[in-house]
Amino acid sequence: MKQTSTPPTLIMIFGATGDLAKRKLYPSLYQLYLKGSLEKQFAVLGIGRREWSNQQFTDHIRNSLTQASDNHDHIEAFIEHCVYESHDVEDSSSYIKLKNKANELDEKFDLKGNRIFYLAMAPEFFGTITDHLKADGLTDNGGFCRLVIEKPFGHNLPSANVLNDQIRQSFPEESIYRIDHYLGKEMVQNIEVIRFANALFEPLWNSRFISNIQITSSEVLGVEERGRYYEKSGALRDMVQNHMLQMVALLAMEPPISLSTDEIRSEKVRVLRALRPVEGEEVDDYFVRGQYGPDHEGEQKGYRENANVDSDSNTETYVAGKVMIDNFRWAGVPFYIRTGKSMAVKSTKIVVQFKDIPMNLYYNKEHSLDPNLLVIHIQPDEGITLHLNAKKTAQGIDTDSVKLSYSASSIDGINTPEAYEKLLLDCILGDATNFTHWDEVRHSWSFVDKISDHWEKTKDQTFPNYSAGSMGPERSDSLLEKDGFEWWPIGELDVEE
Ligand SMILES: NC(=O)C1=CN([C@@H]2O[C@H](COP(=O)(O)OP(=O)(O)OC[C@H]3O[C@@H](n4cnc5c(N)ncnc54)[C@H](OP(=O)(O)O)[C@@H]3O)[C@@H](O)[C@H]2O)C=CC1
Ligand SMILES: O=C1O[C@H](COP(=O)(O)O)[C@@H](O)[C@H](O)[C@H]1O
Repeated sequence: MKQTSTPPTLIMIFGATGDLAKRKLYPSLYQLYLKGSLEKQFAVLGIGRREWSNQQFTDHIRNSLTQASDNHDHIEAFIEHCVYESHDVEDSSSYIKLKNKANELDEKFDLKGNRIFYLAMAPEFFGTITDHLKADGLTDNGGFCRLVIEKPFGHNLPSANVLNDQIRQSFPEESIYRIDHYLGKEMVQNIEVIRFANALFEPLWNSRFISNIQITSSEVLGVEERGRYYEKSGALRDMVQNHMLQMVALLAMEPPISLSTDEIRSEKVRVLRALRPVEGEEVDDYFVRGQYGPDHEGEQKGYRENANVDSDSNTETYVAGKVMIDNFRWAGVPFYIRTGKSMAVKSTKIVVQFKDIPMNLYYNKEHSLDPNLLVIHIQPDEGITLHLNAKKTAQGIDTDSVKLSYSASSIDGINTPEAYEKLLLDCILGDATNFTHWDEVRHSWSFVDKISDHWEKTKDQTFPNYSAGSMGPERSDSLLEKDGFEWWPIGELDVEE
């Protein structure tokens, strides 16, 4: 069944031979093709440095789609729309060849000059590519021109500023689609709907009724082959600057006056502007860093044993933090965030903990009332659970904790699309709502830079301070304990339990 009709589009993927393109981009485009969102008028121009023939490129895509999709029936038809061009992005003389190839495809598939330039490459190339796209006339083709940029967007605020200034010379802000793939996740998109489409929650969504919010994004995988990138990044830049702060912004923003891209973005920006800055020694009161060592059984290796990682590395693979939002709605409510590699479970969950009721009528020595929780299950399970207290089904007035659950992932026939699929479709349709505006990026960097500045100055002598396969360093528990809270055990909060 046709999903959404899209305008004719040429998608030029820079980095077409890379990991991201193979694992995410081709499978997502193929899904859009299977659903009818991409029809006859589209083409993919893959660009890589290696000297591949078209045949090698299409074999590569075939391989990617065969692994990623259960439906192999339309792979050959999809591949007919894919063409490869070997091109070194640093070679200024070869952009003209690229332009000619793009024009050929425009004509062959009747693409009306519409182009998406997807930069699935290391960020140091972004500026060079955008300069050339403009200077050599690839952006001047009579249709729309959109630029999709992968993370990381800079390494800190100054470098992000330089990068932004450079790409803005060639593309206006409204044509720049900065990807944060968490914004394409079904349940991250659902945060807004849960909040703004239910009379139940919004009146309680403030410091009078919420005691704290916990956001966990834990991964089982370690850093593996990505040591070179990760040594420069660490968990703070890799996950907190973007995905974690985006979730904070969606949870904390004011209701926008409409669902337009600009209104939603400006509400998110206001939250990011209200983040309480923490710097210098103060960072240690608000943030905890960790690095995984080998597990006790010696089955999982420690971070420092990965290729391209310094044997004395000070890079954090885990971050927990208390984020305060200094505005009227959230005064005094901690947003605790934690994320890490090589942890016990792969899970992203948000736990909204409501304040205790003013007086407990049901209290007895054996049983105190549990707080109400709203749990938003982002992944791997998708859904929401509301934890309430109800009467025990027996005599007396004892209470029991019960859960009302909605599991989006267990509804027959619903297979929520991969985040990249949704984001690619949004970009083709020209909807930038789920992409990050420069103002969001810059405020996030400004918050994160103060923390990384402190960490870079002070080597953590306790590293490695958590075992692979655990839930992170003990110090992250103290972060909550000193406020009278504890991390909810996310492994025990599954939606279908
Ligand atoms: N992989 C992932 O899961 C994720 C990746 N990202 C981001 O996406 C981007 C790409 O990542 P990934 O695919 O993993 O990287 P890879 O290292 O797998 O791929 C890099 C790509 O860049 C191409 N390339 C490098 N130098 C040149 C050059 N001078 N001219 C033309 N092409 C060149 C390579 O071509 P060739 O091999 O032919 O030289 C290859 O296609 C990065 O910014 C990364 O941070 C973001 C989120 C997740
Ligand atoms: O952006 C990134 O995200 C992944 C985690 O994504 P998820 O969708 O699996 O939660 C992380 O592994 C990677 O280091 C980071 O660059």
